[in-house]
Amino acid sequence: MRPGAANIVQFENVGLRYGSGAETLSDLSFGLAAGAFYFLTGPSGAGKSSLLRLIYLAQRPSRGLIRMFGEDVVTLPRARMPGFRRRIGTVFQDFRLIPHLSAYENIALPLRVNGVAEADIDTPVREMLEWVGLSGRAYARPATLSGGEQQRVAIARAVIGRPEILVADEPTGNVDPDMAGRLLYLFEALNKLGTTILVATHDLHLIPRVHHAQTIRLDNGRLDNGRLDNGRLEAAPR
Ligand SMILES: Nc1ncnc2c1ncn2[C@@H]1O[C@H](COP(=O)(O)OP(=O)(O)OP(=O)(O)O)[C@@H](O)[C@H]1O
Repeated sequence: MRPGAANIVQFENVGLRYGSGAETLSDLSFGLAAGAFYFLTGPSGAGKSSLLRLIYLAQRPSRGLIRMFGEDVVTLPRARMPGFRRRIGTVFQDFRLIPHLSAYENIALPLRVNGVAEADIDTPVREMLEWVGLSGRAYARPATLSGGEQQRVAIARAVIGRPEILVADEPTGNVDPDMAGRLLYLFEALNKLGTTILVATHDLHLIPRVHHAQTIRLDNGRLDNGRLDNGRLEAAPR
């Protein structure tokens, strides 16, 4: 098998420059194995959010090669982007829920956008509400929910379309430590079902809580732990 072929994400010599300044990300070569759980850490400004944006296809790199699901996404035609994005779930620190929609309608949104028939929406939305422990809050608007409740709605919305990879940018940044543990538990449960998970976090206490997680550390836009962390993060082929 070609090296890296089983990886869901593969970076080869990727660099990202905003405008005409210095590179924000440099020489990134690594692969994320399908079904694995990764934490992305590093100091403020190291480039974590930028790296995630490349993976959820909100940004194209300035140089290098990125393959997702076995295909080159740097040269992907725009028309194919929505199909790829559906395979990638995203969760953010600030939840990004639609304020005038209920929890139920926020979770249903990806299905509606993807043209799922109305008759096929209620059951999966109720299953997701139950999974995140919010069946009793289905019709609450985001402003009336706590931070932890809002983040659980956001996670349900991110995964209702069964993405192959879930990318979360500081998902526990606005919740208390107990809730952070509960959110992590949801990520672990998803990971057990086969979803690849990538969580960027400042919260180093979270990392040992997922025993099988691997850590990717960025510093100043480069992989700080070389190309490999504890021998398992697969290096890109040279
Ligand atoms: N859209 C942008 N335009 C210009 N510069 C940007 C843009 N987004 C990020 N940067 C710069 O890129 C660098 C890395 O930012 P990024 O947000 O990726 O880091 P981070 O590790 O996620 O930081 P934090 O932990 O503080 O969120 C910073 O110097 C930031 O100012």
